[in-house]
Amino acid sequence: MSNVLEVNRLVKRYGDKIALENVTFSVKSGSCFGLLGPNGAGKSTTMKIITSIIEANEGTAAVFGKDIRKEADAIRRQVGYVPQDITLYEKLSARDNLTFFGELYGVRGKELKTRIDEVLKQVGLSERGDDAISTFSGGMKRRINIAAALLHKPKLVILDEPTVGIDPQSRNHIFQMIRELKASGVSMIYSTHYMEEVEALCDDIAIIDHGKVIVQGSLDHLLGTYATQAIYMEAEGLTQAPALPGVNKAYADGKGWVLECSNVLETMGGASRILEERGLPVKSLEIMRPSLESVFLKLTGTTLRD
Ligand SMILES: Nc1ncnc2c1ncn2[C@@H]1O[C@H](COP(=O)(O)OP(=O)(O)OP(=O)(O)O)[C@@H](O)[C@H]1O
Repeated sequence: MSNVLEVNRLVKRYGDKIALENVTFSVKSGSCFGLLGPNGAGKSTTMKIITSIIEANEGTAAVFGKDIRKEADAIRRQVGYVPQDITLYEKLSARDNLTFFGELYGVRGKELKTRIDEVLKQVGLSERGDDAISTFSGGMKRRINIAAALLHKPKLVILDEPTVGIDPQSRNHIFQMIRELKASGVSMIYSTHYMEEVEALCDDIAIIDHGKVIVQGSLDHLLGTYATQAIYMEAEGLTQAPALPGVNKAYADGKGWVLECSNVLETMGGASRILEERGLPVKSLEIMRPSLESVFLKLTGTTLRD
């Protein structure tokens, strides 16, 4: 699979502050790539460099094999960028806003009208096209913001924290739209500080913190390599975590116990035997799903700050 984006050793300084330090990653064609990191990690800065809104001090980036410094205009025609901030005219209708953005992207006339209908449908707002943006909820405005970036049928869509502060219904629409775009072959870069979004949507990810890429790879690979393995057990009268071989750490969680271990099946077996021997009524005995939260914790020593 070829890469739609190659980012190589990007450095960005704001005065004395280093916002990006040798950021390197690549995005495979047709994939949804998650850029995961806490506030201030450098996600927006990276996206703005890729879309030529700001310039890096050092390093290179190529979109569809084109150098961002030399072929910014050609790249812009193939890329849809959804900024974090909503940039719509409140008094104009959704349709008029989309007309404005479509023309900026060089789409005009009948084709633009058709595309506006299509993108309104894509973001689930066909019924609201003629209403003024001022009557929209925050989530709906964000969906129109996304629609604006799709009018010229970009092959790569870059979304900067598209779900921050929005209602669950809009969030579901955005998720659905991302899945549909992916199914149609569009590549995406999706930045967020919500781990569960990356787990739900992305194939590959880069975890970024303090301007550095800490790790990148497929979600499965990262979870398999770095996530903590654990089981959860809960039983009536189980007042202490049982001492079992292979358990690295045990702590109370709700009414039961989490046992972090190196071999979940072995620990499950041990836990099951102990409960049986003691004759304690079991409420729950399960393998915990590996999480990105534990990957982040293991690699940075901190939880994802908000
Ligand atoms: N124009 C600027 N001038 C000075 N510092 C900046 C500027 N833009 C960003 N920074 C700093 O660069 C660092 C990276 O910011 P960036 O916005 O890229 O992070 P982010 O991961 O997108 O976080 P957020 O979710 O808060 O937007 C932060 O410390 C930020 O304060």
